[in-house]
Amino acid sequence: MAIASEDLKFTLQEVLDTFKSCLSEHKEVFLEHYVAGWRGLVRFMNCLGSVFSFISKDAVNKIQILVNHLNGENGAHYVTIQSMVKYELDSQLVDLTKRGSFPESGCRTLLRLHRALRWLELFLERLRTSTEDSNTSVMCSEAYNESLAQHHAWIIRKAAGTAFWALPGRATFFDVLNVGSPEQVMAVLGDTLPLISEVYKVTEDLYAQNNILELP
Ligand SMILES: CCCCCCCC/C=C\CCCCCCCC(=O)N[C@@H](COP(=O)(O)O)[C@H](O)/C=C/CCCCCCCCCCCCC
Repeated sequence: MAIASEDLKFTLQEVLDTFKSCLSEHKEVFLEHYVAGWRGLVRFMNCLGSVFSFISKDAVNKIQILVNHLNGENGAHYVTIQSMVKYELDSQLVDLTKRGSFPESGCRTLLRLHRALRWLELFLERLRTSTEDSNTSVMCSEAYNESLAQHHAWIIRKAAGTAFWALPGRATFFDVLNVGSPEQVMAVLGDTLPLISEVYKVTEDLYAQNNILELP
């Protein structure tokens, strides 16, 4: 599976469907669908202009690392996030305290996207409860400061903060979501958020239980 279709037209509904299929009935998270959800989100970000390309590149890079694991000879261990964590920890394939032999472990790579999922959750919640005169840049910055920013160096925080000011206004933003009227956007956001929150929580609990929430 190669990443080749980032420029297809984005629809929020598609992301909703992907996150819906992420969780098994036993609350396992299917890595293939998790990655597909991120690919959809990156497609959306690519519609927003080149100022976001440094963010997009990092996300694509991390997605590709996970896809490589999925398609690799040990791919059977990467079907769910739970099986990935067990396999990599049991086989000592994760740098636990400082960066070393496994800079591309599935566990550390997914952790970066997992932290970004918290940003997304906070941002979408703000969008869902926003009004016509709400400012997307402010909502995005607030969500970022409450989540991802705590894990980023000063220079990244600065670059991200600058990019956020290039976000389009709420009406254009909603148009790019490609769902329909603002009321329909709100409804789809209302459906999407609990799914994203649940995937986030299941992953957070798994990482906490295995004491791998601070992987270098
Ligand atoms: C439902 C639709 C509405 C919202 C759609 C949002 C679409 C967002 C798509 C992608 C989000 C980007 C995910 C970024 C992952 C960042 C992972 C990360 O933290 N990487 C850093 C650490 O990695 P290592 O060095 O430890 O390997 C890396 O240093 C980061 C580099 C790039 C800057 C990351 C800034 C993140 C800002 C996230 C907000 C994106 C705003 C998009 C605007 C809608």
